Amino acid sequence: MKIAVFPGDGIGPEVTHEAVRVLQALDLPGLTLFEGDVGGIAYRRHGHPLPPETLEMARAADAVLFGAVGDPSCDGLERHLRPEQAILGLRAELGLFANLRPATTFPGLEGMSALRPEIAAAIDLLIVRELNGDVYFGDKGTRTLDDGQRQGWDMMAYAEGEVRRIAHLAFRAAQGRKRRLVSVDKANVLETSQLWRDVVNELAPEYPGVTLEHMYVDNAAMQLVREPGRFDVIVTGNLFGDILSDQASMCVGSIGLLASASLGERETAFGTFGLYEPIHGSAPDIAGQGRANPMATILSAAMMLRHSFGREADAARIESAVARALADGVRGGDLGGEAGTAAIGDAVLERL
Ligand SMILES: NC(=O)c1ccc[n+]([C@@H]2O[C@H](COP(=O)([O-])OP(=O)(O)OC[C@H]3O[C@@H](n4cnc5c(N)ncnc54)[C@H](O)[C@@H]3O)[C@@H](O)[C@H]2O)c1
Ligand SMILES: CC(C)[C@H](C(=O)O)[C@@H](O)C(=O)O
Ligand SMILES: [Mg+2]
Repeated sequence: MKIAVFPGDGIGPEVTHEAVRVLQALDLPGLTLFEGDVGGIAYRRHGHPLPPETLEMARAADAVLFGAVGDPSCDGLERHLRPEQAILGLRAELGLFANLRPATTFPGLEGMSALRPEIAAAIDLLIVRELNGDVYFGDKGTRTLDDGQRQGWDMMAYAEGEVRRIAHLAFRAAQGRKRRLVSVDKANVLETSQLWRDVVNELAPEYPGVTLEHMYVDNAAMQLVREPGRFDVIVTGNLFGDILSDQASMCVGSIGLLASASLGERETAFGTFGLYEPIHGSAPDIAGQGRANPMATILSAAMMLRHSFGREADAARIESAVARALADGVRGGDLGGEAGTAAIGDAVLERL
């Protein structure tokens, strides 16, 4: 079981450290961890946010545990050298097209939601975000118009094959859950979205047991706070999925709680190769203070054991330790509590 650990910037190293402690506590057979540089730290050490040796390390591993990248001091760099290119590069180079972002309210945490507790209590949803296409990966640039103004532009595009593979995955995910799929787009305005909707509709007959609904993204943002319990699986494009998943985190209570798995087609000896990371970023405002909540990263390690190593029991063990820590009142600053990063890690370890 070879795991490449890429801590990255800001709180990334703090939260991955706790997730690694949890993995090490499980006595996993043949567990080998190796660490690589990504993001701003990699730029400073190697001149590039995703150095070739880091990419090679990812390719040689069975799974990647990723912290976060992003460093305000790098915001002035040319785009291809910015820390965020590390995660975008890994997703593209490793063909990780499916990003699973589950959001479920933990028992006892209903009162921490930005929503009323009775509304938050019903949240149990999975956002399936397409991760290799959309406006993220289209051509982009800045040009000067005839009237002398600068114009920034980004091309949004989806090929039908890209929509088909993520839609199949989302339909299958819905089959394994409550059999309800909401496809989120902006087909009333965007051609990209109209194609998305058409392709999803073409596949629907292959999944007669799944109820499919289409929803415009503006309405979806509203429904997510009005009645989040109505959602089971949401499938959407790269940009909309990025935004809706941060929103879903506050419905559950904190961005420090939401984990993610990024999967492609590569199979290893153990399961599907994947990259696992919290949905949050490097949180420069609290970095270096030992205040970050590592639960999202610890829960990402659980998703890794499930999807990349077929170790459902170990994944469930981690998830239940996190749930019990929360039920016992262990709260980071993001949840209005006092517990620091290491103390939260300890609390999870004690409950494993
Ligand atoms: N996958 C990634 O590596 C990733 C994801 C999102 C943002 N980023 C990058 O991170 C940098 C900061 O971005 P941002 O501020 O918009 O988003 P962010 O997620 O880093 O932080 C948003 C807010 O949430 C808080 N927060 C985030 N994670 C937390 C945790 N685990 N515990 C407690 N509080 C937490 C932060 O303190 C901040 O107030 C940027 O450079 C951005 O590009 C990287
Ligand atoms: C850092 C950034 C490129 C990234 C994204 O937009 O995908 C982040 O916001 C995320 O949610 O993983
Ligand atoms: Mg994001």
